[in-house]
Amino acid sequence: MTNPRILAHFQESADLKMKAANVLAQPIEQAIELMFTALSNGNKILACGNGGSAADCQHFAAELVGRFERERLPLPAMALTTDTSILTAVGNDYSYQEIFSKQVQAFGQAGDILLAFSTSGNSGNVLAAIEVAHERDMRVIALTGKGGGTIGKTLNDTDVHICVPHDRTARIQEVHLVTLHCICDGIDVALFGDDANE
Ligand SMILES: O=C(CO)[C@@H](O)[C@H](O)[C@H](O)[C@H](O)COP(=O)(O)O
Ligand SMILES: [Zn+2]
Repeated sequence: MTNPRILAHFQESADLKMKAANVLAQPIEQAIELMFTALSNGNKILACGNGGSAADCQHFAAELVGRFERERLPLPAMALTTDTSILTAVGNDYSYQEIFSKQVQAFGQAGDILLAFSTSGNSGNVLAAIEVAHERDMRVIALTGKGGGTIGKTLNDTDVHICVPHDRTARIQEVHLVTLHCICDGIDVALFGDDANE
């Protein structure tokens, strides 16, 4: 007899993914187009988020700088969640709220993209990073959930909002992850065409 709690996790995750596939296909396509255009113009992608989303930032950056499923040249993506000296110095000397926005200020250029993760849509340090990204004429792709929170009210009409239709952080993160792989695949299809991995 399968453990009912384990079964329930898998069932809820599977059901949400199929619902999200229909609801989010369009903003995911927009995100692919936005990223491919930015990368084609010589711009880069900066990623920020907390906890499990910080791991997603690093996962995504690794698949762009390294590879997803096809051999290609490295693509410029950086996770703003990895440099412990920057994170601890800014958190200690200024505030935890500024650990990402200071880095966006330092590294972000016009035309770059900020990939902003927040399952609640309310993490202050991600909101602060979005504010600086807008000041620096960057585009924002936000991955949220729970209705989008404050982030959903902060984005402008040139940004992309991928808001998972669920209120449970773990389930939202699981859809964020498959979304990242859709984006990686979409970028490779834009580079090589649809039959490259046949
Ligand atoms: O991964 C998990 C829960 O599954 C946690 O580590 C989660 O990422 C943390 O609680 C974050 O601080 C949540 O922040 P956010 O997604 O609401 O912006
Ligand atoms: Zn998690």
